[in-house]
Amino acid sequence: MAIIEVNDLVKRYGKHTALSGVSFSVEEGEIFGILGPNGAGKTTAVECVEGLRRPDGGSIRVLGLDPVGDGDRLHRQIGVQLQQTQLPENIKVWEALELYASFYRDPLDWRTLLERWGLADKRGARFGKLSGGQQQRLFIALALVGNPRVAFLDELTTGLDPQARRTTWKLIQEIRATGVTVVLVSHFMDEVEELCDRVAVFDRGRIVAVDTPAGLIARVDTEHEMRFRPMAEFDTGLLADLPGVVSVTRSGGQVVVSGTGDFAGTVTAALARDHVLVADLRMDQRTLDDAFIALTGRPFEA
Ligand SMILES: Nc1ncnc2c1ncn2[C@@H]1O[C@H](COP(=O)(O)OP(=O)(O)OP(=O)(O)O)[C@@H](O)[C@H]1O
Repeated sequence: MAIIEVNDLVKRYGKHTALSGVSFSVEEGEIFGILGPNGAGKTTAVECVEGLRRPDGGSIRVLGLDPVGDGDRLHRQIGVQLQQTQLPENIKVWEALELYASFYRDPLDWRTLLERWGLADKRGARFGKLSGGQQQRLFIALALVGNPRVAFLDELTTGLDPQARRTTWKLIQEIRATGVTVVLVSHFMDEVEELCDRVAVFDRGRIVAVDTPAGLIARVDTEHEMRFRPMAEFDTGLLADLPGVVSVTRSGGQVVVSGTGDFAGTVTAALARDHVLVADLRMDQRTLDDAFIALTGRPFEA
């Protein structure tokens, strides 16, 4: 079931059109990514969905509600991650959580959230004294304290070190496992690839694709390589005519096959059929970066 439906959304700031005809839907229980470079319109789109901005055209339904007309009812069921400037420096961690919990009918126990997000020993600390990573985790806890059906997380792991990012990803997956739908705005390709079930790729106020990360990557049909070391001599000619294979070369003890599409699957099947055992099999992976270039003609510049 679609929990968010956006159709033909238009938003202008004066003469500047920030969104021109954006449509997407988010299914209940998924982690839906909104990916795109600076200024692509991600925040504008999400803030329209949250009811924080009024669209100039199109329609939006979130949990069956109109974010502008039914804002109060909607806000009791969604959680929104704050940006850095939106909490007073002096507020204590527990005060912020208690305040946010008071906005909701059926909030979670914020003490449990403090434990989960590694902030238990910071409950009495002032917001302004927290490290960047701790502030970030507090923002996520605040987005979840209302026990929302949909959580909107924006720049989830900005300012976190690599290990903290991984931990955060794991926690987000756990949140999804409890049935919360997550909309994740991100600049980070690896984050989107790791976490999101589907992704809307934004570019210059439009959506250029909505797909699974793997589906987006599969659209990139540029040539790429696989390499392996055969355990015994074999005739590389048997690979040359397979569908998708462009070239087969030898480099030292390695065989390098380049091709397009699913040539790797075809090559491994052919090797298995001919009982050729191989070691050190490696693929050069295509990534979401490649997909972005294929979709927009430009490299992704966050
Ligand atoms: N309040 C505003 N007034 C005027 N222009 C705005 C306003 N908010 C955003 N814009 C412009 O609208 C466009 C889309 O901005 P938006 O913040 O939605 O993009 P974004 O993809 O979220 O970018 P970022 O990743 O930098 O947050 C940009 O050109 C931006 O300069």
